[in-house]
Amino acid sequence: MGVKVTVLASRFVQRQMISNNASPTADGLTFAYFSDGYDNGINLSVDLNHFRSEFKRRSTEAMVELITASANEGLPITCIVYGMLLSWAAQVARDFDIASAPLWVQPAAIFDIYYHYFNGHGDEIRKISTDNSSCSQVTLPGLPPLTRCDLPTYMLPSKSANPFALPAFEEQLETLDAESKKPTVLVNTIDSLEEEALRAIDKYNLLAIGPLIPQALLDGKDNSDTTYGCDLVQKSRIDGIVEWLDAKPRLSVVYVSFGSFLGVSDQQMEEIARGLLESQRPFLWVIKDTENGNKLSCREELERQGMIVPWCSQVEVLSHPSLGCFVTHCGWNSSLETLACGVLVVGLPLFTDQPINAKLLVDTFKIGVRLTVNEQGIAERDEVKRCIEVVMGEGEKREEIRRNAEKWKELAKDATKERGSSHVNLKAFVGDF
Ligand SMILES: O=c1ccn([C@@H]2O[C@H](COP(=O)(O)OP(=O)(O)O[C@H]3O[C@H](CO)[C@@H](O)[C@H](O)[C@H]3O)[C@@H](O)[C@H]2O)c(=O)[nH]1
Repeated sequence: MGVKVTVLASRFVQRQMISNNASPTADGLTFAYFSDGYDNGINLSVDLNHFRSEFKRRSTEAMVELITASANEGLPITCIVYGMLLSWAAQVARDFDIASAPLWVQPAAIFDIYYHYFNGHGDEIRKISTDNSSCSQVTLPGLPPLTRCDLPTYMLPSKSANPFALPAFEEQLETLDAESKKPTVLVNTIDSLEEEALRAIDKYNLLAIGPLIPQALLDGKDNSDTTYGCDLVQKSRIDGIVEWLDAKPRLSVVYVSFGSFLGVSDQQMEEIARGLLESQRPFLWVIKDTENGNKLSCREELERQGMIVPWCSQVEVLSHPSLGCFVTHCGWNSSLETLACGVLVVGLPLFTDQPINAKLLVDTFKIGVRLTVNEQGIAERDEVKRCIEVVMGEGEKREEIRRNAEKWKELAKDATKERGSSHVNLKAFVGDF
């Protein structure tokens, strides 16, 4: 499209990129960095209020500097695309009379739920959020009926609720409402996946530009091209994984991973381990260094049947022909990646948007099953084995799920091609300023 893009990120991100030898070099892409005061990253002991206020103050200063420097160089910035809930960036954009749009990296359905929470449906949502009977539902425009278990966990009155999420979303909405013309929200989704949810709010233009996955990977081409992106968590190309997958039969491997920052409890990990052993299928399991993988009582047995790694190049794994299913927490990136690779899912949603993502994957897109948990919130070993069998074993249910997965895979691939829906949407957005 010929646009020039500068990514403004924290020094911590820069450090991660350097330590992972990642230096994206795509044409027109440059990086600028600022210190948010936490150059080594944050952990659970950090005062989050202080972190947020420092991040806001210092990123604002960095944006102002960048905008001023770019204008002085004769390359004025014409639009700011800012991360989800970092709404102060829109204020900076307005001060300089520059267009802006947030990039929403969860499904449009989640944006809608938060929106309705602050626009006429708060009482209904609060009512079901405290209702433990599973049959009470709330019906919101453009969305399927939702029970308590489907709501973003930040709306539940639990101790682990994030105190920043709802206020930050409210601030995001107020920021959009202060725009002089109909605001655009860029969404990492696809028109065909979330048609109704994308149109459910008249006053905003929710524009689907996903899946935000490199086209080369969607096309099943070589993954060695690193010009487009970089590893932020840790180096993802670990020796031996692809070779191990290459040696397995087509559609035979169970892939298990729960995203980049949280993990499952020790008890849940043990149940998954036992379920995998009982399934007797080869598996690749990402157990992060922050998880207690060494506490597993059957680690040796597991390593005879499958492969355990601290991290991997997930899209490369999902697009490998030997992959059969993905036991996932249903983070939205993992959900889109699995859709785009045509892989079947066994969902074990943990928090925030994951419950509704699981609902979309299982009930709407129909590409898998969801693990049922006991009263302590644990999916037991028999249930793990049962669900793996549904998607990996023989049977009509599995065939139907596989047909659906193939359909979404094609639609995801088409969306980002030249003249595909996401490509057209992004072009229209860029053409607007
Ligand atoms: O070994 C691994 C494991 C993961 N990934 C990648 O890490 C990302 C994980 O993203 P996601 O599936 O969205 O999970 P989280 O990292 O847990 O993401 C957080 O942010 C998402 C976007 O807001 C939310 O949808 C999730 O619920 C929230 O947990 C994906 O791109 C994976 O490809 C790897 O590359 N290698």
